Amino acid sequence: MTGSGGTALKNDPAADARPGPAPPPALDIRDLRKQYGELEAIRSVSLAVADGEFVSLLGPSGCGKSTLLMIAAGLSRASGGSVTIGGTAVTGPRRDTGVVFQAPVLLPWRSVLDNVLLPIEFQGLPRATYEPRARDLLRMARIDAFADALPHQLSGGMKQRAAICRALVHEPKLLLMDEPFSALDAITRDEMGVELLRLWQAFRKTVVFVTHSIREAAFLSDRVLVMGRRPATIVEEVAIDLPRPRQIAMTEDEAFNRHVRRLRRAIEENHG
Ligand SMILES: Nc1ncnc2c1ncn2[C@@H]1O[C@H](COP(=O)(O)OP(=O)(O)OP(=O)(O)O)[C@@H](O)[C@H]1O
Repeated sequence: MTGSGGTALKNDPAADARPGPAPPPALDIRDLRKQYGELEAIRSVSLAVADGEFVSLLGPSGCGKSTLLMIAAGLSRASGGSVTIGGTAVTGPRRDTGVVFQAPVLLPWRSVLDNVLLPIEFQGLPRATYEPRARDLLRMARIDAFADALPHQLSGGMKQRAAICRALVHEPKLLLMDEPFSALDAITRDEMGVELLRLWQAFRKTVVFVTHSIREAAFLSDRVLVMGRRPATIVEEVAIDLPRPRQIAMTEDEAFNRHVRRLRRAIEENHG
């Protein structure tokens, strides 16, 4: 907790109540703009994600969600505005960020464990320090039995779990996920959502999750930001106050479906 007054003098009763400086948001995007030549992909998007929060960006195909995420990941340059992570400007890929893409992109000739350890190699970190963590992550993702297997021996869902482990191995504070489950069948997709929440609750990372699935956004998130048609803007913000931990059975509940209806309305009103 910030501002708890750990160094306060005993005879200053007001000190404990005084708020300390607020910590910078995990991700802070201000007036972000992106042009691809003549095409205006993003027009003035601003958003802030708090430490430990799970936020989804929801919008139909082509509205600019991936563009926004890739700029936050330092993999694409903005045309204007600012992006900061934990208070420092994003100027390129960063150690404190992990990215999961739509396709798991595992190197086919490397074992699952060696794929998970790729960021450690790229960043010149000591393998011996991180290998136990990689194995822990594989265990948590329930694919530890496949540590020495090659990617082609894994199902689609297992490959995506390995990609999530890889994005977490170097202990990033912020996890950026670009439609990570969209290539999976509906049943596996639901299971992966539950798995992701389990990992998230264990590590309490900040997650920004891009999706075009209304149900997925409602199930996973603390907050959903609905994006309008291109050029991207945020047209609505919906807090999802459903209890955690969340289970698939909750998607039958009226409270869940109320959120789904509200998000669907926001999409329909802004995309016609
Ligand atoms: N490298 C690029 N060069 C030119 N135009 C691009 C480029 N990348 C994306 N675009 C355009 O920018 C717009 C937004 O694309 P983006 O991929 O961000 O949307 P999206 O909402 O993530 O879509 P999807 O859900 O289909 O991935 C689209 O019109 C797309 O054609």
